[in-house]
Amino acid sequence: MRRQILAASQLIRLPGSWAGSTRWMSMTAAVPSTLDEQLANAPWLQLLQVPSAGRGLFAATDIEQGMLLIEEAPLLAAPSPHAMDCTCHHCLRPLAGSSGSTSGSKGTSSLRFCSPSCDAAARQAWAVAAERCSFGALQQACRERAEKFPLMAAQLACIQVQRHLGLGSSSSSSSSSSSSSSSGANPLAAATAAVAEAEGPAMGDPVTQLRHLCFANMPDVPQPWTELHQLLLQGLRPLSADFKPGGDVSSSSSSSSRRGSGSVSPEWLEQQFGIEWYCDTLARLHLNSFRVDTLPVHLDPSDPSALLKAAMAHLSDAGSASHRTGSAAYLLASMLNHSCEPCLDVTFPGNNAVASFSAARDIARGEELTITYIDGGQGLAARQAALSWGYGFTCRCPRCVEEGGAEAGSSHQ
Ligand SMILES: C[S@@+](CC[C@H](N)C(=O)[O-])C[C@H]1O[C@@H](n2cnc3c(N)ncnc32)[C@H](O)[C@@H]1O
Repeated sequence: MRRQILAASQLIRLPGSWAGSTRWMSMTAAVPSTLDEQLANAPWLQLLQVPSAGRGLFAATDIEQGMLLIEEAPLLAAPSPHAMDCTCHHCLRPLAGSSGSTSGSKGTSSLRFCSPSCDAAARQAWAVAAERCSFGALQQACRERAEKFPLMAAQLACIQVQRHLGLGSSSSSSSSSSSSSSSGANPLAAATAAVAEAEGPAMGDPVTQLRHLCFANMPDVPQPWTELHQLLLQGLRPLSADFKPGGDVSSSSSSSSRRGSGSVSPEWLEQQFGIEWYCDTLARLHLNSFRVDTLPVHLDPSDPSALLKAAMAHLSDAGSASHRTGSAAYLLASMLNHSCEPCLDVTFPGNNAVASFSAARDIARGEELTITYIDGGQGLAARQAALSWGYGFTCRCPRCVEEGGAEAGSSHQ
C-alpha cells in the first residue's frame, strides 16, 4: 500500500491540466526559506547522502508523472549580460521593448523592472546600493567574455552593503517607478516582499543560505577571475565616495549608527569582498545556478505551442532567445543531483525566475530525484566532458553506463 505522505492540507490541485499532465501546486514552497523549513513543507522529498555525490533529494513516496514537486523562488537572480535591457532585473521576466520601469532617482540607473512590485522588492534588497555603484565596466567585460556569475556576485555584494547600511528598509522602499508595464504583482516579488517584511533572520537570505550550497576549492585563482573581481571592486567603490571616518560602519559600530550613514569605508569594502569571498561565491554560483529560460513577452507561457514558436523564432533570429535568459540560484533545487536520464523536468511557468520541478515520469518511493545539468541531446563524450569540466564529476547514470562511458573517474566531493 502507498504511504500517503502528500497530505491534502499541504497541496492544492490546480484546475484543469497543463501540457496534458495533472499538475499539483505546493502552497508553501514559493517563498525561499531555510532548507529545513522547505523540506518540512515538502514531506514527499527527503534529503539524503549519496555515495560520491554529496547530498541528493529522494522521493519519500510514490510520485505520479506530472506532479509538481518543487516550486521555488530564487535566492539570487540576475539577467544574463546580453539581456540586461530586455529583462526585469528582479524576477527575470522579459520586458516589452523599453516598457520596463527604470529605477533610480538620478534617472541614470540602468536597473530595469517589469512592475512596481519588482522595483520595490529589489530596492528593499539590493537596488538602492546598486544604483550608487558603477558596474558598467564589469557588465561590459561580462558581455565580452560571456560571463554571468560576476553580475550575480555584484548583486550579492549590494545585498550585503545595503543590509550593513540599513538602506532599503520599508520606509525607503516606495517605488520610483513610472512603469507602464502591463505586469502586475508577480509571485517572486510577492515572495521577496514577504521575506523582507519578516521579522528576525530573513528567510531566503542569500548571504547566509548560499553557504549551504556545495562549492569547490580553488587552489589557484584563474586570471580572468582576478580581473573581473577587480572590476567588481571598482564598481562598488562609489559606495565609499562620501565616507567620513567618523561615520564609519566598521564592525564595532552599532547598527543604529550604521543605519542611514550612507557610505562604507574603502577598507570595509576590500575586507568584505576580497578575492577569497569572490572565489567562494563564484564557485558556488557556478556549481548551483540554473539558466532561466523565459519566453518573449508576446508568447503565452501556458500555451504548449509557445515553446515551439520560441524555438522557431530563435532559429530565424539567432540569439534573440538567449537575450531573454538569466541565471538564478535556489536553495532546495540546488540539492538535486544530475542524471543524463533525469526524472524531473524544470520549467518556469510564470515566465520569470520562479522554477517548477515536476515528475517527468512515474517515480517510485526511494528513487533519487534528478535533473540534467547539461544539454542531454549531446553524445556521451560531450556530456561527460561538460560534466567533468563544469561540475567536477564523472556521470555514472544508467544511460552513461549503457553507452559504455562510465569508466573510473573521481567526483570532487
Ligand atoms: C548542484 S550540486 C548538487 C547537490 C550536491 N550533491 C550537494 O551535496 O550539495 C552539484 C554537485 O553535486 C555533485 N553531483 C551532482 N550530480 C552528480 C552525479 N550524478 N554524480 C556525482 N556527483 C554529482 C557534483 O559534485 C556537483 O558539482
